[in-house]
Amino acid sequence: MVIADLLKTHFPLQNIQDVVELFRSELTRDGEPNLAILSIVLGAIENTLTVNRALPNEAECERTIEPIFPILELSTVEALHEKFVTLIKGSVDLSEFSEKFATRDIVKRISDTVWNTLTRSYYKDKAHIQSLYSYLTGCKLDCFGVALAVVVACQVMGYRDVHLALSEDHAWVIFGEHGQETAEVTWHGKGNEDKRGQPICLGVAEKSWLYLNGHPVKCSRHMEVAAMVSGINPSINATTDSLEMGSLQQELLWLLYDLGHLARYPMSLGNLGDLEEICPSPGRPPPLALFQQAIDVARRHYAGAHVYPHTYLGGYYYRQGLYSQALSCWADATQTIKRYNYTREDEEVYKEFMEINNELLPHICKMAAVGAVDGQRGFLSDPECYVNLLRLFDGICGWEEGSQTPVLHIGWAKNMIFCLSKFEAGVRGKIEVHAEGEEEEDEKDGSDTEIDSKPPSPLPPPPDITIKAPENDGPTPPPHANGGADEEKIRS
Ligand SMILES: CC1(C)CN=C(N2CCN(c3ncnc4sc(CC(F)F)cc34)CC2)S1
Repeated sequence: MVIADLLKTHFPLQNIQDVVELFRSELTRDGEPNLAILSIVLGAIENTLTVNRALPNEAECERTIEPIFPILELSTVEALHEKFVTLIKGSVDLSEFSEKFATRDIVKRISDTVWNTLTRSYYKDKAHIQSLYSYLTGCKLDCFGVALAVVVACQVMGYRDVHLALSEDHAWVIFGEHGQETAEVTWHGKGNEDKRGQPICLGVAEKSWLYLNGHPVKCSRHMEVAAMVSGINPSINATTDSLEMGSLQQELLWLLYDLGHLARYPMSLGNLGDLEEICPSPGRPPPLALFQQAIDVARRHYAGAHVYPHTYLGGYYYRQGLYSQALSCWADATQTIKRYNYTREDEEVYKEFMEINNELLPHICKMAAVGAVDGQRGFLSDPECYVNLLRLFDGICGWEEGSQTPVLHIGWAKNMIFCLSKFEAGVRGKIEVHAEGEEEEDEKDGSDTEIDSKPPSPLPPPPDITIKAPENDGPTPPPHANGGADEEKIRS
């Protein structure tokens, strides 16, 4: 599979704009964008800008720092591309691969080829091992990277039906004449036997967050480009990001946005919102618009089955100090997770809710109680906030109901009680709890606030509980927990 001449005209790549123009050309050309080339290019640049990067010390900061954007030659990219094509075509008997559409056997064979060329053992959560560059130069890929490599390999083999399917913490492939087949091609999490080659059965998918109840993001080739751009990791270390890499990711996401390829991809809209919060682009929609667009897309195209659009927006509001709004988003998030049964493969979203329930919420309530939260005066006397706090806890409890694995432990309960007890007694009298399907009462005089009476499963009658403020002063607030985004990072 030769590299098209059109593509070659963009090399050598010397700056961000050159890369953006290469991507624009590939995304607007006839036929499919060359996923292998684009992944190699992103991986090569990321490697130069983030891996083993010597950072200037204080003194050096005074001097101008020489430009470090790598000059990426066509020959480098061509050699790696050739290596990939040879490896893939060399590992499968071409005569068997004559059908127009992929079969489970072919997908499994290609997954085996990628799988068997990986380094025997390496740290799977390492950064910067998501691209074909990492695969071809270091034989390392993370969970997402393996799935992407399989899809890229299928493109090299000429299968236009094999596409990436993405949940909020897993990736697999769809294939067949109508894209009706599914297959695991990578592993998930720690200590879980990989299920490569197996289909994702509806029985497994329907109550599991990991498979989004059958509503994953099903990528086109252009959305597969969006996935690799979203997968860019600008981190140099735990506290510093590469300014150039972050800027390249942001530029490429706006290019994909303008071409419409983020329109069915909530998490990439969330990624772009996070980048815009750090470094706003003049003339572009604000972060809030992007986070709200992501929620809207998830509601309209994925049956509201996605959790992260709500936690993206909740984290943003939290960082902006808009705690009532953050609480409302987090309640929407738990009302979403409530539909699923918790399994041990759901750790990532469990950690999200653990941070919200056990760190962020107690911190907000503690601050509000000492009146330190001026913008949120009244938080603890606002019935809307109290309703959302109850919706949030209802969602978490609903998540546990019907699950094989418990969600809550005493730490959760203590924090829930701590937060509930911070609210003023009077606020409890201003709300009404309606169970699912209960006859709507006559229009109220507007003084009461109603809990969302449309949860998917009927609300059990509220138990008689007495709420006591804990003896101690409650949990110590988190240092800078911030709703899922990384600690304040330096961009160099
Ligand atoms: C609100 C949050 C805690 C902030 N970041 C979040 N991310 C969630 C995961 N992210 C993603 N962003 C774009 N696409 C994908 S596909 C995927 C699953 C993987 F196995 F393929 C993850 C993911 C980006 C970062 S959720």
